[in-house]
Amino acid sequence: MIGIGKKKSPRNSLTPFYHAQPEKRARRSKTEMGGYENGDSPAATAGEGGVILGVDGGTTNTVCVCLPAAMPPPQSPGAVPMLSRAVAGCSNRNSVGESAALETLEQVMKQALTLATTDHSAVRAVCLAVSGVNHPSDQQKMLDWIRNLFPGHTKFYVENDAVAALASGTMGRLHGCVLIAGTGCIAYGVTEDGKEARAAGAGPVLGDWGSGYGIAAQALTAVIKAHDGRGPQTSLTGEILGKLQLSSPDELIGWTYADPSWARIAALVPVVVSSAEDGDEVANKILHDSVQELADTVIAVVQRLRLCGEDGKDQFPLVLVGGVLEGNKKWNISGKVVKCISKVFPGVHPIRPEVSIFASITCSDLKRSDMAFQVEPAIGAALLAWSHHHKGLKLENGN
Ligand SMILES: Nc1ncnc2c1ncn2[C@@H]1O[C@H](COP(=O)(O)OP(=O)(O)OP(=O)(O)O)[C@@H](O)[C@H]1O
Repeated sequence: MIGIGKKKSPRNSLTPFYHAQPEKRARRSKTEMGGYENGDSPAATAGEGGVILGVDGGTTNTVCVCLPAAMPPPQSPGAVPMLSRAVAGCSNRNSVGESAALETLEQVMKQALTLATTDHSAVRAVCLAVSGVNHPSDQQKMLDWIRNLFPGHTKFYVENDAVAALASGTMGRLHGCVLIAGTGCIAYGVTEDGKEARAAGAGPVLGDWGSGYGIAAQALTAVIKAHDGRGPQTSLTGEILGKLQLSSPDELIGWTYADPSWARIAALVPVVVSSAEDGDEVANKILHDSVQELADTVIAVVQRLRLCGEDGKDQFPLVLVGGVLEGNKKWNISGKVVKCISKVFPGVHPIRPEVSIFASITCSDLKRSDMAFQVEPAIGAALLAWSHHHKGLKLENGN
């Protein structure tokens, strides 16, 4: 049997991160783990080629990349070959519901396989890294679902999207901290010896104020307060009403509750950024507060894991992912977050996974060339699936 559930180093075991405090990853039974092997025979793996799928499921969109299972260990981001990349909509079950989320995941994987001119039977391993997967029961539901989609001996890993985002910045090595600030936000960290911790990521109702949703909700609140006379006047009023083609703040109430999708609200962040860049004080305050929230989220994880060493000065990687951390003309949110963190931990080493990927590969009957993409969390997910797939082969070969 291919032993993904056996001799794993604690650092590389894929477990959900639901611990309130850092805790060494315990060895678990197969069904308790993130990994799941569909079938017990070794026959389908060693040396047979095939493909690996990595899926990054977000609240705005979902990306699936397909890599050759037989590729050599990638030494740099530029050396990761990619067979195909597909994009679909939201797969956060907490935002759109479970059946819509699963449908999106199925669709995006199918599309990636079609683009790679292959099918389900070639898939050796899949890593689903999906936002909203927080608890082992979420993970188990997804594992139960996906193993019915793939025949044969495919291996499956289900993670929160933060794990793949970290791997995307560290070439598949799970060490350091990642901050995701997209529609939602979360910080997740893991130490060399496998302790892990997270902060935030509990959703907009539970205090993720540095998230895209959090920023946009504060901006909408500021518009309503200014309209009522409960808060200062702000150019956000004109900018947001203009963007939404509404004529009065009163209409914002109907607009806000017409559709519960978080991503629709969060999409207003660029309006907040441009108002701040144009000098609006209310918008500036919202962004400054959000920067502090995001920095505090990372600081909490780094402190709990002692990623910065006993004296607080050791270097550690901080991978920064998500639309809110995109660079802007003047208001650079990620730069300000890193500056805040570096006041507490001078050893922070920020990484934006943005290096070009090319693909020019031959793998069994699969060929693609001259594709250029950025390193992204979906590739991190694929690298995790790849390394577990190959570890399984090594164990099987007795190495
Ligand atoms: N240039 C920009 N500056 C700041 N924020 C931006 C910019 N462009 C997009 N955003 C914001 O980024 C957020 C979406 O980011 P992203 O697509 O990474 O999130 P997601 O995948 O939907 O979310 P999650 O990771 O929480 O599931 C939205 O809030 C959007 O308004």
